[in-house]
Amino acid sequence: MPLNLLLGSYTRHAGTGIYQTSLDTTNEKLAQPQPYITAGNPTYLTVSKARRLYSVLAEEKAGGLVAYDLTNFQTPRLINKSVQPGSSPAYVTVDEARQLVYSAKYHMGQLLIHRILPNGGLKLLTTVTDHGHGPKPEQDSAHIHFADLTPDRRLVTCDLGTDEVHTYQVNSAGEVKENAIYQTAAGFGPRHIVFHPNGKFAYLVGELGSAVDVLQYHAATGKFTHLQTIKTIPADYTAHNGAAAVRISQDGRFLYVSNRGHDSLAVFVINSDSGLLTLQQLIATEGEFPRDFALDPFEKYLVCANQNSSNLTLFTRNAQTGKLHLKQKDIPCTEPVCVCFLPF
Ligand SMILES: O=C1O[C@H](COP(=O)(O)O)[C@@H](O)[C@H](O)[C@H]1O
Repeated sequence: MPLNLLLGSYTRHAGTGIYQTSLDTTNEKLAQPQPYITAGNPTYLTVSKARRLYSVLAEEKAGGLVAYDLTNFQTPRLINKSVQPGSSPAYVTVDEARQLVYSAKYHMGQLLIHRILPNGGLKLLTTVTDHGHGPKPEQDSAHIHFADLTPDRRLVTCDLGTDEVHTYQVNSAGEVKENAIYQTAAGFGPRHIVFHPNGKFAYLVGELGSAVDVLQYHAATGKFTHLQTIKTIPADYTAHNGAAAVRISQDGRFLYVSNRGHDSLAVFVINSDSGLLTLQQLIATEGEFPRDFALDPFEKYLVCANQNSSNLTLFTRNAQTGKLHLKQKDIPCTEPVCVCFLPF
């Protein structure tokens, strides 16, 4: 059965916007991506249960989100846009229970909360602006890179600029109340976080530290405590690297991180009792600057987006060992940034 995917991308050079492709699981082959929606720098995107696509959008001196109806998948229909002066977000996700959309404006250090209207369109409710900076050049100001839900439905943000992870209570009106701030080591550059299915452990990727912080998550308070820091690249690798995307397998046994620079995927085994990580595989992404990757819904495959070499790579995954195996490479796609498997 083919699995459908959407790909977000930069349109700074030859790109046209959002691409569509499919993974043929019988022949284990990813089709050549085709232009799907023309849009400016739709770098990150997500699809809701109601088949609405919410994508980052950049316009002339403005940026925000755009909503499309995918009920008829072949003919996506624009619903509305929510665009503000300044830059566009780097992350977007849907809170299905509260019918809210969270996005993170990296360059402006802002968290934005939108209401999903009955027709699937977006209405801006709340803007939270972080303040501060860190010791590295990339940390000149607050840079919120991620905003998503904790397992107990708090909101969590990662601020790469201030080395902070914030947790909030959020209500269905999109109002937030800050619960806690976790401070990483200086210069860690927290980018994205995922939670173990047991709800007790969290894995925080530090872009600037090329490392993962293993954290204990305290659901009663929204606080994190530190358990382990482990590098995502070999100790003797001294060239530039920025850790990027992080995914955890549904069984909670394996963690995957992309390395932009070392151009690899790091595969970690998770200790089921302690939550601690052991590196067990570093595999080349067969392309430059692997910005994002995703596991298919059955977790038999992994598709990786190599932004700077404009190509995708397909891996198969061994569910027992977690290890990846190269299946297909050099699949052309212009400046891909986001990989999203569709549930339909
Ligand atoms: O991961 C990264 O994301 C930021 C934000 O993306 P942008 O498209 O909003 O610029 C990017 O600036 C940074 O270079 C990159 O490492």
